Amino acid sequence: MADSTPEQSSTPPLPRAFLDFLEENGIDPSIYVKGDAIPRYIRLKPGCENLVPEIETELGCELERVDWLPGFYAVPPHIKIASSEAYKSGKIYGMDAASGAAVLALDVSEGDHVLDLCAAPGAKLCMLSDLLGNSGSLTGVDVSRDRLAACRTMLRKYTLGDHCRLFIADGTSFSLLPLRPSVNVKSCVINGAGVASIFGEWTSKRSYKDRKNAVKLKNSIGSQLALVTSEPELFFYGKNSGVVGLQRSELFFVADNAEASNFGYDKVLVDAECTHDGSVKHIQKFEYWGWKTLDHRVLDAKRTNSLLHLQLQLLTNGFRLLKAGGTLVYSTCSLTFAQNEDVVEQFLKENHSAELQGVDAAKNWPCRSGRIPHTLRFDPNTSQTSGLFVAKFIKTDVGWSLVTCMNSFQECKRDESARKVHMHCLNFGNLSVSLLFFRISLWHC
Ligand SMILES: C[S@@+](CC[C@H](N)C(=O)[O-])C[C@H]1O[C@@H](n2cnc3c(N)ncnc32)[C@H](O)[C@@H]1O
Repeated sequence: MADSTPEQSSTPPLPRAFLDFLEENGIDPSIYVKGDAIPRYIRLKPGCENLVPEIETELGCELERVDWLPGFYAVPPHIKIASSEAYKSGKIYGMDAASGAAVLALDVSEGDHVLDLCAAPGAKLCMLSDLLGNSGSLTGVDVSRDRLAACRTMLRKYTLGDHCRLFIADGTSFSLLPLRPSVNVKSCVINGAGVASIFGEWTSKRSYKDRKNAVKLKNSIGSQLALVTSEPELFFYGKNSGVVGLQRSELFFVADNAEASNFGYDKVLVDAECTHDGSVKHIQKFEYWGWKTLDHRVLDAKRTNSLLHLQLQLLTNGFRLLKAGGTLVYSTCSLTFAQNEDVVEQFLKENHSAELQGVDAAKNWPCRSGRIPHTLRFDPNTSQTSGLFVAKFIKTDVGWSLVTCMNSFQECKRDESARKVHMHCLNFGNLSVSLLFFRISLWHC
């Protein structure tokens, strides 16, 4: 998480309603008491390792290396980093170690095309970008314009945006694939955007027409989180993001499931919106906001129900955009079963090509298993970090081919086109499955 919490800390006396909520969800209330004792974490910008003594002098404390997480250091909780020169000049990030672990669980490799579906304010996106270095591509999506603006500022501050694109969009329906140089995207006309306008280098100055449209959109949606229009808005792109030189119709090409499975992202992070109850610092903020606001922000059952629905939809769409063989990490900073294991179970029930995977590196991490084997839970007592749930999935090749074939087979029964099934199967280069379904479909149609 970005370093945006108040610098003061306290041990809040927790209200009865919140204690009941914790009990219902099997969460140990003592984590909120431990909150003041857990360290603050910083991540060093790669290449700044030799500046540790200098940063120690400036912050007035020792930077204690986190031996289970490369690039991370612990400092005492009272240390203020936001006003330091090291922070302002982009040499260090404020980021909890558990958040770093969620990013590492993705196993990003050089050249990967990565999607961060709930990207703002951007702590994980910056780490993903640092891991990719000068390779691959990074697509960040968030529904909130203001938060994504903070994300863009982060990318600029840390000079990371070169291979990155940011979209204001609803992650539950976002459908744009990475711009792989080897793939010839089909041109299509979207909302009259097919006119051959070519993207030049990014400029923060927008045309009069773009600004007018943005104002119209902002007025029509009323609130930031109410943005559910299907067309994404390109909010930023780097020189090497693949956008420069494209036509709008190529950039906004909307992928279907088969295309996503063939040419989708290698890695997808779904760091979903949640009640934030695992973040001790977030809960401590209610001391300032007033505990009354906790009722509708965390405890309100109606809001939680719609969050559960949102989390499942984000996970499902993130998985849809994943290439067969790719990896997805789902994380939340809630510790409730409902927002974590229950969402995972429902998702696995509905997605037969999804397989939960263990995180190899976690053998050395100070976390515990979730209720489902292979899932991970960080909390202040176990990990000396903020609370975080992490689940890692892969999209199995055959499973996905079969599901797509089955879907096509259903369609085939409707429109009596056996050839369609055959073509879908061939798309996957899965000849044996193709032949099998081709025979069945001929027999049925
Ligand atoms: C837990 S925060 C993400 C934190 C971020 N990954 C980071 O490391 O800084 C969840 C984000 O999800 C965004 N969000 C909520 N609903 C969304 C939706 N339907 N589509 C995309 N993003 C959404 C929120 O605006 C918020 O920025």
